Amino acid sequence: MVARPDVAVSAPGKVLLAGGYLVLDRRYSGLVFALDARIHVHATALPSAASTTTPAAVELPEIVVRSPQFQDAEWRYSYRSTERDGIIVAQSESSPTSSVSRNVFIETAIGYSLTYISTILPDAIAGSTSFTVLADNSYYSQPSSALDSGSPSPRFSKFNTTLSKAHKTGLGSSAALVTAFIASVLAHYLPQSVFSLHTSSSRNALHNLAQAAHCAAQGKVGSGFDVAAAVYGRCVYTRFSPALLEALGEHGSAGFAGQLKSLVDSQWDAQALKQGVAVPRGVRLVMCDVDCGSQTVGMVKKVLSWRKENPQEAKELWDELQTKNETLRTVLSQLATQEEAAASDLTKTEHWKELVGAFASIRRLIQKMSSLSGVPIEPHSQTALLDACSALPGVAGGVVPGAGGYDAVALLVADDEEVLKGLKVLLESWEVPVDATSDGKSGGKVRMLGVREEMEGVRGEDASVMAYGEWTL
Ligand SMILES: Nc1ncnc2c1ncn2[C@@H]1O[C@H](COP(=O)(O)OP(=O)(O)O)[C@@H](O)[C@H]1O
Ligand SMILES: C[C@@](O)(CCOP(=O)(O)OP(=O)(O)O)CC(=O)O
Repeated sequence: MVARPDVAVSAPGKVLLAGGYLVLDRRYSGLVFALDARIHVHATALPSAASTTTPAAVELPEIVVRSPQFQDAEWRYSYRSTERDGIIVAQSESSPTSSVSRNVFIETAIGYSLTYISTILPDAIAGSTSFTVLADNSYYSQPSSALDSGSPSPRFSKFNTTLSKAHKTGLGSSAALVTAFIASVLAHYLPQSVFSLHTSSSRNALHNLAQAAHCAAQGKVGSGFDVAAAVYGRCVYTRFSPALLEALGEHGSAGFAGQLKSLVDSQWDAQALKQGVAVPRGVRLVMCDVDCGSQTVGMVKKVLSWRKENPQEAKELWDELQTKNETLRTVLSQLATQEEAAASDLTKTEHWKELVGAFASIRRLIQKMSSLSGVPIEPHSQTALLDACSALPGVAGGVVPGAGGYDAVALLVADDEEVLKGLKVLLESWEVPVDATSDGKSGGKVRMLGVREEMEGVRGEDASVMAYGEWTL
């Protein structure tokens, strides 16, 4: 048997800077930024049981997954092959956490990727494997005790809590996880001649497989911009036709393996254009986590049902927003390519003024979408915060990213110490005001996350012990 190599893969988190709701419809697009917060997955073959036990012992291949930054985060799986329906994965009784938790995203990623491998190189699936998941610290809010300790924070922190209790910061952990996990399974079991992150055909297969597994695990078909960011990085994203996934049966149903193979190997109608979007040198993204203790469920449903009931008004609004989103993208590209990028003060240039104007127009239209649909996409408390941030020198503007709501804002600012300092001072003293629609909950804090934009999507990492230290042992 060929020795399976240790591999490590990472995939980035995301922010949908412009195009929330619009990107659900193929006629519109979203401006998607990848973030330098990544989820890493390390894979290593486990020694064969036969070498450690008596020859009579039956070796059952096992997949062990650990997420050692969290408490009780170890899942063990057994798997079996069925003729036509794929590889069926089951959480083992021996899983330390089997009675407490399942990790549907990991379970689905394993089932889908092994099933795909079984259709191209069935003999490649053999033996036991250990996977370690490590998330960059910004995916979760750290307890303040960890932040105040004075010592530099380690590359990967221990969060002293379980995954389900951890406070997520909304950077798209499940899409980055599923993408990095599937890539690590494929790179670990398949020879490089069949799967390599350096070829566009492998990236296409990874994208399709990750979209299918992510939708199955989350039980709904979204636009998939988060998986696109995880695979391709910063891009202008046009979604895939949802019908592509509707044709795929349930994992384990008759014929699933063949259906999955054709779906994964085909060319979807999704688009992730890399050329269309740039971030000028001297400009950076700032993400803020707003801890206001209130969330609005069902926002997408409500916005879409308003759109259905008001097709004409919605079309005008959607079209206008698409135009303004494109202006934002174009101005950013112009700032990035023109000589102005070399100007001593970027904020004094014409294109900077246009950037400020593009944010203002987008926000005006988002506010209109909020009031017409009755959904707090940019609630009043966020309007106050965005207005205050935008008034600071060096801040081009900001938005409520993605679906909007109370929990985050994204800003584009001049990449300058003084500008960041000014922003920090404002945020430190900011009290989220009472908002009529936030169930009366207020007084939350705003925290600047330690992340910024990044261009690159999924990538191979150094898998050696040197790179991950004791986390993978
Ligand atoms: N570090 C991690 N280790 C293991 N599983 C993770 C990790 N981060 C995320 N997940 C999986 O992703 C799920 C969170 O997904 P979701 O609620 O959709 O959040 P998000 O909006 O961040 O994608 C978790 O319940 C878990 O199954
Ligand atoms: C409404 C949307 O267009 C954008 C939602 O973006 P968010 O970034 O808010 O998403 P989650 O991290 O999944 O909560 C829905 C979609 O595109 O799927």
